[in-house]
Amino acid sequence: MGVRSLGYVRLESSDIEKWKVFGADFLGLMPVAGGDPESLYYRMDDYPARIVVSPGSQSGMTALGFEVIDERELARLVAGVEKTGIKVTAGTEDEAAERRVTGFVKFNDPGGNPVELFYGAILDHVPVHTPLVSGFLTGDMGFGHAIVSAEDARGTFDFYVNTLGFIERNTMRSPGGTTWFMGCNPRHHTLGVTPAPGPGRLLHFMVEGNTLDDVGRALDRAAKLEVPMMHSLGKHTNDHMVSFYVWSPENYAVEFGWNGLKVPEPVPVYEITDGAFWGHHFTPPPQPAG
Ligand SMILES: Cc1ccc(O)c(O)c1CC[C@@H]1C(=O)CC[C@]2(C)C(=O)CC[C@@H]12
Ligand SMILES: [Fe+2]
Repeated sequence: MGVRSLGYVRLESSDIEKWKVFGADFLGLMPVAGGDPESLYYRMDDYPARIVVSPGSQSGMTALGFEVIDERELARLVAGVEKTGIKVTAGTEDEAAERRVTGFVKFNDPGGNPVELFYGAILDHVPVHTPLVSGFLTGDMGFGHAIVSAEDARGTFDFYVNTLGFIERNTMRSPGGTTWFMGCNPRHHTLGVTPAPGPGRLLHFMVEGNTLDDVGRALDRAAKLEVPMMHSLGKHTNDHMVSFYVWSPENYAVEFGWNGLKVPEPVPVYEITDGAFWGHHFTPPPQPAG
């Protein structure tokens, strides 16, 4: 069975004021109150906050939260993770309450990326309100996807497949090595691992709007709010998503997309030889991460 979806990401930012504009005014997420008055909590649907941003110097990801179906499945996966020699820590009651989940554990993947496995989301029944976006595509496909780095991308990919139950979708070769894309639900990819030196870090996460207009309007907001572009509008060759990427306040990226391919049944793996059918032209970050 394994991981079912990407449930949430937890981030740390040294510029919370900038993130307020980025999260609510650009991305169009719904700001809500949460357990920590200093942190930003953003809803996309009836799940607890999908994106949590806390003040801190790390300026990156502090957890990639994957959902599993229940407590039994969590215990089974934990046993598998421990068997690989990775140390797993149980989340405390207070930490679970702040995440609004019934139970969770944390550990670092073989590349050093902080991962949490949780079950039992505590749903919010106040209707989600995102006036800037017609809606975010979530449901059984989770909130989107993330691409992370690892020095040994192949070894880290093997861990996600063999221990956490992901399935391989496709690869892409670059001068730096091979990037591995994996799925765990109908969303084409929920996770990608790309080789890069140093401890594992977040390269980008993706949110998906329900309509092309959501992407177009997000592009307009990026221009108006002077959110820096990373990749112009383009269409991916693996999941056929139409998307663009911006630099976050911390110089990882956020992809805003629409119309990603659904893969309800496993299909043969394949290699792509370019990232985009068209578009996705790159612009470097405007300034060092702040
Ligand atoms: C190529 C591709 C297909 C689908 C996606 O959702 C997607 O984000 C990408 C690009 C992924 C990835 C990246 O984000 C950083 C630069 C990367 C690592 C490469 O050098 C190859 C793939 C690129
Ligand atoms: Fe992506």
